Amino acid sequence: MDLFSNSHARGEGWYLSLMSPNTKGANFAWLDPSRLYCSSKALSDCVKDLLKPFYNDTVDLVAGIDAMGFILGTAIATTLGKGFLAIRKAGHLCVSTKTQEYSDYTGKEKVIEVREDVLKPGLHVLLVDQWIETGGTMKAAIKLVEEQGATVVGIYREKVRPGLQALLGGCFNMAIPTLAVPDSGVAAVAIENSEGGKWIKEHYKYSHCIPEELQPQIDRQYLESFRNFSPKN
Ligand SMILES: O=P(O)(O)OC[C@H]1O[C@H](OP(=O)(O)OP(=O)(O)O)[C@H](O)[C@@H]1O
Ligand SMILES: Nc1ncnc2[nH]cnc12
Repeated sequence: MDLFSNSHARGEGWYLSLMSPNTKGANFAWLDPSRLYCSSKALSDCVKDLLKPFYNDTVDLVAGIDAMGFILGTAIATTLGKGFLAIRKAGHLCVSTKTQEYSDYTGKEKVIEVREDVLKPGLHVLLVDQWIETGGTMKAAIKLVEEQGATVVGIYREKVRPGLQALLGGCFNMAIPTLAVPDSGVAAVAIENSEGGKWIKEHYKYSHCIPEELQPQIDRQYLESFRNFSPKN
């Protein structure tokens, strides 16, 4: 028996209506996406949707962000046949780490960390989290990955190309053509159109599960499906 799935029409993003609204108030995120992972069909459709833009890309390693990013991250890694790297909230890893400070939707100052013996120049990393609200967490994870020389999509446009342009343009008056094919990127169930969310979409290849017509509800932080939400559906 698959939980929840029988009564749901299977259009684009059908499984999003399985997500639960916050019933506990302002100290918590405005919804809990994790209920959709309880249905095998919802989980596998969600993973397929997140992988769609990346099937033809080189992904060497999937990195998931503590805690809920571990779930989708490992599901994506095993689907791709790749390894999984855990980006942890600071204070748990008993090995040498690189750390990054950030603040997220709670407004609190936080730190994430990653073991320092895995990320290397040339490694193409797909970064996965459950949700991007202010983008603070994902931007911190991108920084951790890039500071160790590994690649998240967009680095060519942002960093390498302007350098090359300055060098070759300065010496030979040459224009460098746009490097079109990115290496890997960022995936989350939703990317809110906050300042940080938009920055991520502009600078990195990304995937999410939100159909275009639903994005305004995500940005208003209220889903119409909450009206009919019942823990039994
Ligand atoms: O875009 P931001 O504002 O930075 O917020 C996004 C982060 O917040 C949530 O994690 P949270 O720390 O709430 O909980 P978790 O440990 O359950 O993943 C979410 O899964 C992201 O990691
Ligand atoms: N997991 C999450 N679900 C909903 N909103 C969020 N904002 C930050 N994290 C979130």
